[in-house]
Amino acid sequence: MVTATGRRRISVLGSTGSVGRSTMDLVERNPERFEVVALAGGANADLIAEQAKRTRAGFVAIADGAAWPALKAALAGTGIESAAGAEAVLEAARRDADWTMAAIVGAAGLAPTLTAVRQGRVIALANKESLVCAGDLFVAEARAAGATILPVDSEHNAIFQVFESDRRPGIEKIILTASGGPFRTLSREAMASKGLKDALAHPNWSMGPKISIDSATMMNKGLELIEAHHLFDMPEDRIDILVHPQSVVHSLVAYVDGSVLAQLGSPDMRTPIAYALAWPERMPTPTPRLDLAAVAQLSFEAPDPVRFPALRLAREALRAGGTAPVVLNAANEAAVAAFVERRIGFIEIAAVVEAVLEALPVAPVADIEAVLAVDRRAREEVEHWIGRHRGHAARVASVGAAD
Ligand SMILES: NC(=O)C1=CN([C@@H]2O[C@H](COP(=O)(O)OP(=O)(O)OC[C@H]3O[C@@H](n4cnc5c(N)ncnc54)[C@H](OP(=O)(O)O)[C@@H]3O)[C@@H](O)[C@H]2O)C=CC1
Ligand SMILES: CC(=O)[C@@H](O)[C@H](O)COP(=O)(O)O
Ligand SMILES: [Mn+2]
Repeated sequence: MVTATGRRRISVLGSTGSVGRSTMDLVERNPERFEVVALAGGANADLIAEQAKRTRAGFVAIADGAAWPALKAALAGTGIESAAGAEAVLEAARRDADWTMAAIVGAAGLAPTLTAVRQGRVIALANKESLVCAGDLFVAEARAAGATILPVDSEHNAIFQVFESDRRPGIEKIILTASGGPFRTLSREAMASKGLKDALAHPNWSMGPKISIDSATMMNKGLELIEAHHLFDMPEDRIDILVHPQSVVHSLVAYVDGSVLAQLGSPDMRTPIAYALAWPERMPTPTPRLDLAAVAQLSFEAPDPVRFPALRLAREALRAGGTAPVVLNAANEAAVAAFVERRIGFIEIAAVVEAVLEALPVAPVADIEAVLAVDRRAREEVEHWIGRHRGHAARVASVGAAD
């Protein structure tokens, strides 16, 4: 997995995002360890060009064709190859890397991540939505290609670290910790008046907007439940969720003898990313060191599926199987986008997801084309719901629109 110069050949899909920037920070601090084969992003031409120039990347792909002139201009005279559009992002995923970070946000990451999986190398997986909407197909493709999936999501990385130390028979359950988000202690009524700025203000983690809003609804933990089911081949009823407001214990594994093993650390994604980057070794990071005396208290509480209905919806979707998780994920993405555009209010995010899950029948998922078709259908259904509730939705959205 290394070049003649001893460097690991890596690609980063979504290099301009929150996980992507943390990955590039570690890569740029360790030029002797990593050679950058390809970078891919959505629309941020200036940043991806700077990243490419600093790391002498081989190839740069940008999804938004309108951003390509700026990218080409920024790379002029460097000899770095670039291309634009969805096919260019797939090309970045096909380039000859030993290790690929999959950090594109949402279902837009599914095709590029699967393309990387099909190369049969190592995939550091941040893009949880691809496992949520196509988990069984994804795992089967990874197995067929001989790809290794390294979980990057902090909770799943924590469980993976525990399992790498001790995956003996006798696992009783896995326990995903959840911060509870910025509205952990609020009533439904209080949440209803919260706007975008409030929802983006995660108490512990600095992350992109979509996952930050998912944390506020706790849909993030619902998506992570489904992600854990596929990554660790664990049935839904053996995956617990535990609210832990400090985000220091990143997750736990309980064994049949009563032992519980956990991974702890400061809430900084560079630690799980570094674990994946250096795997099967470890590498140093600038993550602030955990000072438990300063943290002073670690607290835990049961989640509340009444105030946070997304938790219940995700469990029901996982139990229903087939297209239900596809619908859950796509409806959630579309509802979060509508909330960002101030077309619906905060508590309507879960309401519209529930309505779309009820409206669309559950069917088996045969292939990726079927996943993409159901994804499109669920997004249309969200628009129909918003259309039917336009007057009410706009009034609710306007309550939180002042921020
Ligand atoms: N942020 C975090 O700490 C964590 C994130 N995750 C997961 O990691 C993934 C990324 O999250 P995060 O980094 O926060 O998200 P961001 O919104 O910060 O970044 C998203 C990235 O995806 C790129 N992108 C968007 N659409 C496309 C597209 N069609 N083709 C190619 N690239 C595209 C963006 O490009 P551009 O900006 O140039 O438009 C950007 O690089 C998500 O699935 C999230 O759930 C998991 C655990 C923690
Ligand atoms: C960093 C990370 O992995 C996020 O998924 C984080 O866990 C979000 O926090 P919540 O626990 O609030 O969803
Ligand atoms: Mn997480």
